[in-house]
Amino acid sequence: MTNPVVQKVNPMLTEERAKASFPVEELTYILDGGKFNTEKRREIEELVTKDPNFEHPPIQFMTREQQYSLAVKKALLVQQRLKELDMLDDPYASYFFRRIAMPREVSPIGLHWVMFVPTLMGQCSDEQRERWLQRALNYEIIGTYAQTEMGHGTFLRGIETTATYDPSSQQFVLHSPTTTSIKWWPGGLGKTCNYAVVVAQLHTQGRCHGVHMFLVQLRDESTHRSLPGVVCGDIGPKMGYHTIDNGFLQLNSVRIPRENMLMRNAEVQPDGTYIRRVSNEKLTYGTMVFVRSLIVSDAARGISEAATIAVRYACVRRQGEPSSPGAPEPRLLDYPVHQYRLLTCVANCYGLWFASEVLRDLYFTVQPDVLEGRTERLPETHALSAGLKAVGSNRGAACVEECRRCCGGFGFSEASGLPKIYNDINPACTYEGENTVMLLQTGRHLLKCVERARRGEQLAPSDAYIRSRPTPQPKLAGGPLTADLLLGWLRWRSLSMLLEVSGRFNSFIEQRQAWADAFQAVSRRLTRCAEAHCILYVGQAFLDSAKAAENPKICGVLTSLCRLFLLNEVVSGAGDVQLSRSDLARCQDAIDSLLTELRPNAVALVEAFDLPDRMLCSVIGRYDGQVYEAMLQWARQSPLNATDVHESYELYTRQFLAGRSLAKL
Ligand SMILES: CCCCCCCC/C=C\CCCCCCCC(=O)SCCNC(=O)CCNC(=O)[C@H](O)C(C)(C)COP(=O)(O)OP(=O)(O)OC[C@H]1O[C@@H](n2cnc3c(N)ncnc32)[C@H](O)[C@@H]1OP(=O)(O)O
Ligand SMILES: Cc1cc2nc3c(=O)[nH]c(=O)nc-3n(C[C@H](O)[C@H](O)[C@H](O)COP(=O)(O)OP(=O)(O)OC[C@H]3O[C@@H](n4cnc5c(N)ncnc54)[C@H](O)[C@@H]3O)c2cc1C
Repeated sequence: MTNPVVQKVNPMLTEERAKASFPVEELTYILDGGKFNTEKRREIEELVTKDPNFEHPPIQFMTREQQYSLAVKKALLVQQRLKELDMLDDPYASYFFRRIAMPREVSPIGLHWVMFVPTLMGQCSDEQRERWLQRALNYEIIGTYAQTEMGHGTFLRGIETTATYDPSSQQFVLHSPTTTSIKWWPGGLGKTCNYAVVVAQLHTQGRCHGVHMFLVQLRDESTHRSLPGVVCGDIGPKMGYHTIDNGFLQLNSVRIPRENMLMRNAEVQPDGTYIRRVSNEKLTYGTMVFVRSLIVSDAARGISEAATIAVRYACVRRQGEPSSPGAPEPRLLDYPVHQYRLLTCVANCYGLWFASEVLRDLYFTVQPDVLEGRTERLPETHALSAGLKAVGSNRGAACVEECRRCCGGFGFSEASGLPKIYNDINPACTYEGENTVMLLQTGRHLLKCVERARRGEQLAPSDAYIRSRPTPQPKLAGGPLTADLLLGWLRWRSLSMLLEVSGRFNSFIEQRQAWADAFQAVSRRLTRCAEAHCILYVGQAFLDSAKAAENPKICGVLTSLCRLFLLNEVVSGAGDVQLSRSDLARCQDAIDSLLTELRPNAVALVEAFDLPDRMLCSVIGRYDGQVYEAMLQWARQSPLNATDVHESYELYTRQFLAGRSLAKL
């Protein structure tokens, strides 16, 4: 544990910690990807915790401007520290440094490393990489990814910004022709960045060649003033994300050199001739595939934080009728329904955690081929990253919200740290492709898989279970409800749903409906198929990771947690397909016994994530479990308490009480 040994730990938490049936530390190593990583992470956490430069009062008491300013300072300070420590080239170390220094405070330069740098890596020619990448990696320039416009987010091909090539000056003219074409949302665009990758429609020799990317300088490198023709600013306060300046950008015939078009996949020659180097034009969307895979792991991390807070709180919070006269009131964790709410969140968290690792490995296996133009596995990677991004962020937001409600009134207070986590996870349902739209992308891919299976073609590994004929429903009654059996049922469910929808789709096609119309007609059902497919992937990743654990105790507890995940999916998916009443009843009973079995490990399962207090920023989720004193201390910091009598009393209340009109004040 990186938490300092606290003098007085709440005995109720100590008692719960002692119940663990497995070595928590070893599970931490598994989650971190090895003991080496755990040690490195802890070293970094200690460095940041000891550094007074990162100390400040809770940001929740600050204005948005103060939050933004502090976030800029901390984000840049992190970069300086990483450089001093020679850790800039270590993605694991820099990730953890940022996370602990800015817990759930989205970084104003986040887009630089999440999207700007990866886009330069994936979309630049080798020559362009040399010119810009090093400057970007050294933070000599700070960039963002400006794609979405006021009028178009989802429908990327509808983007209106134009990049028109002028052969006489060998320049592109970047222009926002309408109000709806103004870039809207890009992170850090408002005030922080001086460069952007701008997505625009490429026009040359009188023809439009669709969306391409351009490197555009927005601000002067020394004065930071916006350049002529560039109008940009902050889009104003949002539901969350207060620390980042999501921005707008209007380009008024801004000229950039020809060489600033990102030319890995296509090129405009000096005379204006357009040449496409690769056949798959979707390679321009490569950065989004990458970021979608990151979002899955970020969602899992969000649940791990919320669940740590809510489970600890459930151990120390007493509420309700004592079981016998004179006995203490029950702890929240003693209620089976509370165990169910929390443990299913924990199970989702582990499932998504392991699935995000498998997805990341898939991305890094496929990416070198894609960069060389070999795109055979791109459709599978796109379908999985899109679908899992949607399922991950949907579940992430839902589980964090459930954990928040599990904390009662305190969950509504910023003191719990839970609103901050929720507001950080929630926008992931929208950005990087709105979730329903992403599920439809996965659904489209699945429909095509059925078609290919019918033609006898081979499918990618994660699609290989898809056939063109139904298979018999696995029997849940009779033998034990093993994880393998449940996973088999979920595989069957996914296939049955898909075949039904594909049958409908085909009947529309046979009635001579256009492909797009038939697709719309089944779209509602198809999103559910996409979810079922992704859940199967999560379940498989979960079970594989549980089985891979060498320590039999860890293997045991992870398998039980995985069974809880799978059973919960079977029960909630019972309406998608026909599940008999007796099968359903067996599953419900199995869930009840799993809750009893897992309860003693509830604290251990969340503490395996090894989240220090500094990361959680939660009065009610503290390691020492001393909730109430800390809550009072927190409230004392409210600026409203700076004086005994607030100025509004003199201004308004006193007048009101004296019967004077407030209208003219
Ligand atoms: C702040 C930092 C904090 C850091 C925190 C740390 C970690 C946290 C992690 C992360 C935080 C990051 C914070 C990011 C902030 C947000 C950034 C943004 O939001 S940037 C904008 C994103 N915008 C979208 O995503 C648009 C969504 N729209 C689209 O992607 C497309 O328009 C789409 C897919 C909906 C439709 O595209 P069509 O109209 O061109 O394509 P169709 O006709 O449907 O399909 C054509 C073919 O293309 C394939 N396709 C589509 N997309 C593909 C892709 N990406 N790759 C490969 N193939 C693709 C399809 O499968 C289809 O294939 P077939 O024809 O069936 O074979
Ligand atoms: C916090 C935040 C940060 C962001 N950062 C960036 C950034 O850095 N860079 C950037 O370029 N963009 C960024 N975005 C923009 C983001 O990518 C878009 O908001 C997102 O792609 C959705 O587009 P939209 O807002 O235009 O919604 P719309 O596309 O208008 O969608 C509205 C609703 O309609 C539904 N819908 C749309 N099309 C279809 C369809 N074909 N079928 C069925 N339903 C449909 C959607 O599901 C959605 O519910 C950010 C957004 C947020 C909230």
